[in-house]
Amino acid sequence: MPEQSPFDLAEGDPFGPHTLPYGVFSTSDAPERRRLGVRYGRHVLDLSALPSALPAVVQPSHGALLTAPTLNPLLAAGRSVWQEVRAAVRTAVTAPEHRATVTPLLRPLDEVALHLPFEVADYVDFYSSEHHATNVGRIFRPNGAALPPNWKHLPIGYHGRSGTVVVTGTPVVRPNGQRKTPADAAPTFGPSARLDIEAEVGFVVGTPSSLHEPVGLDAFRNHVFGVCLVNDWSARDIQAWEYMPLGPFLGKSFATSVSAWITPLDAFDAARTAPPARDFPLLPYLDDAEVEPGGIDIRIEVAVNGERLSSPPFSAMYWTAAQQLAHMTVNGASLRTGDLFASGTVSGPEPDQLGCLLEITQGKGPYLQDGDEVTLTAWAPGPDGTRIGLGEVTGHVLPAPALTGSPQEAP
Ligand SMILES: O=C(O)/C=C/C(=O)CC(=O)CC(=O)O
Ligand SMILES: [Ca+2]
Ligand SMILES: [Mg+2]
Repeated sequence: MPEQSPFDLAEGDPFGPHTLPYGVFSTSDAPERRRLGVRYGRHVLDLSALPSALPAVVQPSHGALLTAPTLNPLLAAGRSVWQEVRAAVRTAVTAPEHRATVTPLLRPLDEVALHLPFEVADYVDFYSSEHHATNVGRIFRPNGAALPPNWKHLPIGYHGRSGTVVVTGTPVVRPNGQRKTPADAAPTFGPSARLDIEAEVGFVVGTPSSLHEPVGLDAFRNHVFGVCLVNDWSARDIQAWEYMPLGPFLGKSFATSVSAWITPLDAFDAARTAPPARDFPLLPYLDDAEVEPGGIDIRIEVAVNGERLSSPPFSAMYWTAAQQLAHMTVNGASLRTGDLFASGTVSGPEPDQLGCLLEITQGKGPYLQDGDEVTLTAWAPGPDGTRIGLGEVTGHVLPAPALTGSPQEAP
């Protein structure tokens, strides 16, 4: 059988010319040399080689952005550059006259190592699925209202730990910590017995903003470069004991996994959809009735050890990413290149649309076992019946570090 050309994509391949997500890769002959790449089908286009290979297609001023070892310089370059580079990449992979030149720049995906594609600046996690928030409220606070009184007036969030954001494939070590159930007389210290996942969609900030200058809903596209998949690993026993009154802390900060591919926001134009009807009038800075539809029809699939567990629909999110960004900056807080903000757990109304084990098992478990492997995948509808793939985010669970030394001996 003749070897298949990297340009001949399988029917329905979600990594066609409408997707073109960015990542960072290295090869075994030069493992230290990190390079930018764009996924095309089952191959990675070596972007670092593109400026010299196709000088007529790549603008000279973009050379330094494409030969950097992370996406950050490209992220910082701003929307018009993002559009120019994307157009150049699309020409490189689709124009027949460039095939001979581009072929040696395409590496089979299974021959490269993928790395965290950008330096994560600040990390924020929201709580924007009404279905998730209602379900979790009932489990964590059975005697109170499921949704707090502020929930439909602002997108609730918290600032997380950017230094522990890891790329897909990185093992996740079960955290040790302090926990106490209502039945316990005193807290104990040890490995989390309720390790969970949270299926989320992440947004990567490119263009920074100035201190004291809120980013309005209509400026969303000028600041957000692209979209990734996120698994916000959560230790429910540690979380449930520690979180009142300041919110998630050590129950979440040990690891957050992201996909290796950042898909440009423009790839989701055909998947834009109106968010659910609002139950209360919103303050002007959050009122999105007159702006472009802020929802995105991304369909996530959660699998544990290769078995499909659920299919959370991102289109059901109450708060949109544009509203989250507007809220995050309305107090004058500035954005930095590489900021990551995640949607919050994505859950839909149906039993097979829940984004975490806490909800799926109604708080009873079982949770993750050592050795379990969790994989999130997702796609969105693209133009003309095509699919936009988001890559995957995978991680397997390693046992907690042995308890030695003093913490567990605390009074
Ligand atoms: O309702 C709570 O007390 C906590 C909920 C969470 O787990 C916080 C979180 O990470 C938000 C989310 O992913 O939706
Ligand atoms: Ca979360
Ligand atoms: Mg986390």
